[in-house]
Amino acid sequence: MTFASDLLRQDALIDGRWHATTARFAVTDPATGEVLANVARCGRAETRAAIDAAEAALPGWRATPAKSRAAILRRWYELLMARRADIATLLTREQGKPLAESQGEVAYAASFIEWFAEEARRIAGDVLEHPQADRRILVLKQPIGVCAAITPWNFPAAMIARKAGAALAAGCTMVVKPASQTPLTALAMAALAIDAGLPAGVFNVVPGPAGEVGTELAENPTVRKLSFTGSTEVGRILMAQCAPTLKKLSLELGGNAPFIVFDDADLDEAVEGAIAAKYRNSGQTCVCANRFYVQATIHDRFAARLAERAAQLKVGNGLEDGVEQGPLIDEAALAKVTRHVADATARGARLLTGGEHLGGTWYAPTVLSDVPPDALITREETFGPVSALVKFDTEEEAIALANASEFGLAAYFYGRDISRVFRVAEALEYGMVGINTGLFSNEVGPFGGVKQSGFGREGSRYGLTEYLELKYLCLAI
Ligand SMILES: NC(=O)C1=CN([C@@H]2O[C@H](COP(=O)(O)OP(=O)(O)OC[C@H]3O[C@@H](n4cnc5c(N)ncnc54)[C@H](O)[C@@H]3O)[C@@H](O)[C@H]2O)C=CC1
Ligand SMILES: O=C(O)[C@H](O)CS(=O)(=O)O
Repeated sequence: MTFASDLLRQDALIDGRWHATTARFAVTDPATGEVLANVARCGRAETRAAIDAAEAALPGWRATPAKSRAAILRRWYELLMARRADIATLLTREQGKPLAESQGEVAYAASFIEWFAEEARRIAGDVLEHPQADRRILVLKQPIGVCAAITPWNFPAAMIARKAGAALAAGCTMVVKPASQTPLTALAMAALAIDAGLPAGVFNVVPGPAGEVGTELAENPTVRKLSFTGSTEVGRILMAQCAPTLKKLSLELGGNAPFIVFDDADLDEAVEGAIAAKYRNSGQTCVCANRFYVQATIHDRFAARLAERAAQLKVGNGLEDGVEQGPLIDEAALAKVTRHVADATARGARLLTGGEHLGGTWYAPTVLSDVPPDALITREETFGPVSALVKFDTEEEAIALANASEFGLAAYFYGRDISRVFRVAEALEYGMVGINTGLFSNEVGPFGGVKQSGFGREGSRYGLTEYLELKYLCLAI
């Protein structure tokens, strides 16, 4: 593969050293099927070694002044930005998303490292009044300890940065298991972390099968916190595996985002918001709109315009100029999308555009209207480029439909009536709500869900607290 070789790492990073294993696994380009690299296949033993290294590095790292930790994180941020183009190319090759989106993701990932570098210096405890005059209460905020991260393939850079930035800023050390489809971005980021001056053992990356690496991370008693982004199904497994050691958990799981368009919405803006919320990363983001509820009076106009825009999206290899829709990550993803479209059309939905497999794992940007509210696509996360439109008449009906899900990650709505904006925003049972926008992710806002989309918040000042414990000191004076 053509790539800046200093960032093409194929071994695990354990205790500051690149660790080769005899067993390897292939990483392929979803656009071409080309094998890009053969990566170290770590098992439980390597994962234990990484956890031990993180444990050994903990006393030094937590005792490092916040200002010095911040300086190293800042340097990591600068290196990520300096090598943005190289990492983006690697990311597109292993993940498939268009190069412009990969460039955006690397900057997004780096923004978390920058943000938490700044927040590291603002960790502050409290001094409280004791009920007795001769005592004082001090509240310290201390790093939890050794942390683990298990990350998905849809944002191979950002999901690691969002977890590692917060953990390292707090003074924790970390072991990361990247998704097996996309370990190369993780390893490139790790190479830059070493260049930035992170001490050995503070940040470790162990690629390998979930059943071995993931299970060790979840069960090992030295790990005090696990942060996972991925499916709700795996989130449940990890929660059960973490129960015996009572690890602190952050789970950012599946979504099934509703996107409501009220009749006073600016339709052009709503269509552009829908394109952004639905089709970026070919629909493979946890906050992608999945179900569109459109007020009956404007439904047909919105549907026609959305179909027209979706049909214009350029599909192809993400490395090619102007491509807006890359391949889906794998055959399983393609099968899920195909199943959702077949189910909806079998139940009477109308295909306004798309609905075709375009070869490889490409699926045409699709818009379905007249989707019955009980179709699979309205109940399950599709994770693909399909918009499912359902008509509604009243605000109450739209809210009820939107909330009729076990998921509660992201929701969107378009409308201008300010009273309704507040009513609807407050009524939606979701952790994040985009109002008149299809994009809300950044390093400052708290990212996370409710219900079976998980718990815990990432990014933002709240994200740091997930890696800190409170300690109460009672001082008699
Ligand atoms: N919330 C999100 O951003 C994501 C949601 N998903 C959802 O999950 C569906 C299936 O995608 P998958 O890639 O199969 O998701 P997944 O949940 O299986 O994979 C995500 C990560 O979890 C790891 N993992 C899988 N099984 C594990 C286990 N038993 N123990 C520990 N770690 C484990 C994987 O290796 C990967 O690193 C998607 O169609 C989508 O609906 C998938 C990826 C990201
Ligand atoms: O998990 C995230 O940070 C988001 O899915 C990124 S984006 O899709 O909103 O850009």
